[in-house]
Amino acid sequence: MIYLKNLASPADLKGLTLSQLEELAGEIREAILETVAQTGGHLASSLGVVELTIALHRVFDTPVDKIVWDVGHQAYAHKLLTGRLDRFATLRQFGGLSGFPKREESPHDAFDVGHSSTSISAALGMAAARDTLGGKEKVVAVIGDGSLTSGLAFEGLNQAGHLKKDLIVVLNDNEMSISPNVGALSSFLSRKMTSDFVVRFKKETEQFLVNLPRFGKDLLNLARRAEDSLKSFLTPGMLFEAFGFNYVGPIDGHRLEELIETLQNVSRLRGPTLIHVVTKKGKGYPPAEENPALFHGVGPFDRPTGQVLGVKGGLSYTAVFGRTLVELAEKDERVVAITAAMAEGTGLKLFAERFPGRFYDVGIAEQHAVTFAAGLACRGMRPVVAIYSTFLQRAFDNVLHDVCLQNLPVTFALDRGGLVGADGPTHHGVFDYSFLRPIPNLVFMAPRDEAVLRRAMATAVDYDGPFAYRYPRGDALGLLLEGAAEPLPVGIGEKLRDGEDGVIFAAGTTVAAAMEAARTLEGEGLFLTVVDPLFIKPLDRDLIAAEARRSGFVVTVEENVLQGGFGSAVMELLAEEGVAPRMLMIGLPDRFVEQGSQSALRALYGLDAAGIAGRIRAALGREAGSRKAAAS
Ligand SMILES: Cc1ncc(C[n+]2csc(CCOP(=O)(O)OP(=O)(O)O)c2C)c(N)n1
Ligand SMILES: CC(=O)[C@@H](O)[C@H](O)COP(=O)(O)O
Ligand SMILES: [Mg+2]
Repeated sequence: MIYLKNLASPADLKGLTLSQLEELAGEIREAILETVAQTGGHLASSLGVVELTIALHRVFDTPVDKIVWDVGHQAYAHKLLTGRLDRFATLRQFGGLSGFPKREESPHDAFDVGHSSTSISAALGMAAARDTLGGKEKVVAVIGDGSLTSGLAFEGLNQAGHLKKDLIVVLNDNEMSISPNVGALSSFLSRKMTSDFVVRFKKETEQFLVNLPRFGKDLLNLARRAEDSLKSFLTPGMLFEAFGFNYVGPIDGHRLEELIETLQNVSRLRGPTLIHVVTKKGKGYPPAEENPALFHGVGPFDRPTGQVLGVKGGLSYTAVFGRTLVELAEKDERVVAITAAMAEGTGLKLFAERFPGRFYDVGIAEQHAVTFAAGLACRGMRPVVAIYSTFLQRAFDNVLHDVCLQNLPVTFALDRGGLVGADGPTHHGVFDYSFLRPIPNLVFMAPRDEAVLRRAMATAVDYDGPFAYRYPRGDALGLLLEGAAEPLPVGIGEKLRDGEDGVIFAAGTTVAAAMEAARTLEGEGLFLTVVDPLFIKPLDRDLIAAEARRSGFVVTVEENVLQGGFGSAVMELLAEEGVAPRMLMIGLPDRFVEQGSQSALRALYGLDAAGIAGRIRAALGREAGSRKAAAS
């Protein structure tokens, strides 16, 4: 490594020749591969933008100029060029570099990201502030073709065209979201082939016209005037020009010379400009080029073979969901499945193969996914929207206004509920109990294991109203799953063990840790009842009130923020019932949880068995101590 380790700041790129920059691109790919093979991460997207990132940093001067990366999963080269080489091996680890741009990590990171399609809006805001404050900096948004499918991106384009601010949008088009990109927009962008054709056609026609006797020159002039409109009619430029943007491209995103020259030219243009750059996802690492979906977000892997390491034989909750949905859809033809560009991640690939006509990938468009489902439900279908908990945050109003207000039978399969691990605060699904619980009509289940997940799914299909269930990232418990999944009675919980010193109400997959904690405490002479309420909403009022009244000491456990979550729901219920037990609420605090492995974070926040036992021990010990003090 010659160039990368000697770069003190991106400004040093200006002193390198083209061939040195090309060597630097190789070094960056090497550094990314070396680290991501060990840490896992968003490999394919980052490899695809190495030349683009070098060109951006060669032409623009961050941190004064602002580069706003969309999603930010492609920003590893940006991190390496902006002084983070020495910490790069800590990528996505607890206490290490974030997998996404983060303002507190570097002044070169202009905006915090993780969720998609925010770049144009944020960059436009920065451009507007610059003009108000009399600044001179350039503002550049870099957005992928997948992220451009979101309505939010178009809201940004719409206002940008109206405000006419100096703003550069780089469209990184690799024809891929996580899976191949879908939708009319994607087909439109791939008209770049047509544009190549236009260039060839133009050259041949000009040759022909210029050689025509007498009228040749006049015809050539006429054709040149017509050409502009023909070209814009046939190319993706037409769309962006309609939004009030100058359109430049498509250009080859792996040719540094062309990229640098184009960016330099564009940086002198006034008004909003979109540069359409064509790249290959996974560029430079054959396994990722061949299978960009697998290497989109990959775990540790063996570099020479591309074999993903540490894959265990067990089923994940996602896989159980995917298989069970196929079973349910076989029995009920009203069942249709919807994903917002996450067919792999949500386990819906199987469904898509088995029922292609009943599967919808709507692109990165969570709000649309929910309202589209509402429409399907209005006409008698049973849509299942499989969505990561964190991404449903975007569609809150659609859930409330379009589904629940009309009491429509839409099911929300909330994957990645709870702590997700290395993606960190942008992706932990730790708010859904709090934001879904207040919505009238919604039934919300939190299965404790894969067997209950299957029963939750069967219950949802039968239920005539909105229904949500949430399950975590990672392996299920490995239970034997036999026979058809049977529906459960709505709002009825289950007592799993009995004891007189207190009761633990544990939500979802925290039940396993609560049971283990109860077993540990039993060995110490403390006997706890454990109740799985099964439903976050409606809660099993009779069971919860009776157990709380009986024991006088209530513990709630949840992998959700405490604010407005499951523990709060239990507390509200007990207040309504006039029961006032001593309460210990275990959950996540009122701050964003950092990145780290799920097990490390659970231990840190006291959500594993040892943590739960420790908190109960301390609470009961203190109580025993204070009772003694009162008695003496
Ligand atoms: C709101 C939201 N929905 C879904 C995702 C998950 N996601 C992350 S990257 C990605 C694909 C992005 O495609 P594109 O913008 O074309 O970038 P590429 O990966 O091709 O570089 C998706 C669906 C997300 N981060 N945010
Ligand atoms: C960047 C992004 O939003 C996705 O790629 C996400 O990181 C996927 O998470 P999983 O690995 O849990 O599917
Ligand atoms: Mg893409």
